[in-house]
Parts: sequence; structure tokens; C-alpha cells
Amino acid sequence: MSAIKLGVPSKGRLMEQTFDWFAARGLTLRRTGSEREYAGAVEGAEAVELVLLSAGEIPRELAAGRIHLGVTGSDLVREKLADWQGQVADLAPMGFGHADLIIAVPACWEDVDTLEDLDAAAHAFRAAHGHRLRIATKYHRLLREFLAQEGVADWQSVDSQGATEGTVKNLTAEAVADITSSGETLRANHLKILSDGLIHQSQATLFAARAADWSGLAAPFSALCAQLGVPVPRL
Ligand SMILES: Nc1ncnc2c1ncn2[C@@H]1O[C@H](COP(=O)(O)OP(=O)(O)OP(=O)(O)O)[C@@H](O)[C@H]1O
Ligand SMILES: O=P(O)(O)OC[C@H]1O[C@H](OP(=O)(O)OP(=O)(O)O)[C@H](O)[C@@H]1O
Repeated sequence: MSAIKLGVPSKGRLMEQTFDWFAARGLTLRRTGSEREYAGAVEGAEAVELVLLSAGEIPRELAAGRIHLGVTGSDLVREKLADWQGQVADLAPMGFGHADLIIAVPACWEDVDTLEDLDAAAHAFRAAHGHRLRIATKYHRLLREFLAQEGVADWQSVDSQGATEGTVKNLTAEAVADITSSGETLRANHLKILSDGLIHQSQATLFAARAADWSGLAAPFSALCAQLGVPVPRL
């Protein structure tokens, strides 16, 4: 018999809080095998199979229909999938994994507090240096869409897959677009958030894949949605 494949983050706080969220709804998810083996089991629901994946890969697995359901950050789905709403249905915000995707600039840039100021600074920067102001990020799509919508021009993104706040000190970027939760990393790196520089408020979210093969799964899926207390989406 086919089963509903549920993809969840394979490690860390996101995995533990995901397990807790399902446990509160009567579903026991657990890792099986050795501590390092990415195998899992589900108890308490019919025809649900656990797939442990990197949080960053869950959007792609959903889009490809290789998993039916997936838990990951709402930021990652928006960043990794073009037309994300055409590819997945948003079933439930889960109330953890909160983080803000923001734009920050050096704290010593006294004249730059807003996106309008950033736009002016970017024009001045290009005139002075002959190349565009660099914003380091791993959220290229969200940053591009946000700044286009807000009318900021004359900037370029540079890729940074980690330690993004360090790029300004290392002189590989003038500004950053990254996730923050406590704000400690920004403060420690002498960066300040633009007052209107909030791109997305992210949290862990349960998504359903439109491209997955749902044939024969309508009954277990309805039962699962009822158990989780979420409406059955139109896929
Ligand atoms: N400091 C933070 N506080 C809260 N949430 C965070 C923080 N940093 C990242 N997140 C969120 O955690 C999720 C996973 O982030 P990220 O892609 O960095 O995963 P990772 O831990 O590097 O895992 P993997 O490499 O397995 O994908 C994202 O949705 C992100 O918004
Ligand atoms: O506001 P704070 O509470 O200080 O958290 C923000 C930091 O957390 C994340 O990094 P992570 O630890 O995931 O490492 P990364 O640099 O590899 O992304 C994010 O990229 C920030 O660097």
C-alpha cells in the first residue's frame, strides 16, 4: 500500500520541535537506527512514512513531489521555489523556528536608516566606486523581489552561504540580508537593521506538495488533517 511521505528536518532544534508539535497531536515521530542514521518511524497514524531531510532540501523535494508533506521554514520555501504557492499548499504555521529575514548595514552609517536612504547611498556608492553596492545573502530571490518592489536600484548581491554578517568586516560586501532571531550576531558584527528592512517573518510551517502522487491517499490524508487539526487543502 502507498503511504503519505512526511519530510522533516533531520537534526537540531527544528527536528526536536517538529517531533514535539506532532506528539502534541498524537503522532509519535522518531529517529530509528543509530544516532547518525537518517531513518525514521511514525506511530499513531495510518499510512504515514517519515523521511528525514535537510531543512534546506525540503522545498525542492516537495516541488518534485518526492514527499507529500514537509516541515521547513517559510523563508526557505519562498526562497527556493519560484511561484511557491503554485507548488505547495501552506497547511499550518507551527509556532516555532521564528526568524526575521532583514537587511542590515554598518551601524556607523549614520545617514542610512531606511530603504530610501539605502537607495541614495547605493547611487552615491556607484558614482564614487564605479561598481554597485554589494549585499551579501543566501536569500537571492527574496532580496531581489523585495528591493525591486521597494524601488531600490544600483545594488548587487554577493553569495554568502554562512557567516554572512562577517562579510562587511571582511570587505566582501557593504550590507547583508540575513536571518536574525536574538539580534546578537548583528550587534556583535556592528550592523543595524534598516527600520523598513524586514523582508519576511519566517517560522516552521507544514506544507503539502501539489506535484506528489496523492492517488489512493485521500482517506488517510483526510484522517491525518483531522488529527492535526488542519483543514484539508485543495491540491
Ligand atoms: N538563529 C536562528 N533562529 C531561529 N531560526 C533560524 C535561525 N537561523 C536559521 N533559522 C531558520 O532555520 C531554518 C533552517 O535554516 P538553515 O537553512 O540555515 O538550516 P541549517 O541548520 O543550515 O540546516 P541544513 O544545512 O540541514 O539545511 C530556516 O527556516 C531559518 O529561517
Ligand atoms: O540573531 P541571532 O540569534 O544572533 O541569529 C542569527 C544567526 O543565526 C543564523 O546563523 P546559523 O547559526 O544558522 O549559521 P549560518 O551563519 O551558517 O547561517 C543566521 O544566519 C545568523 O547568522
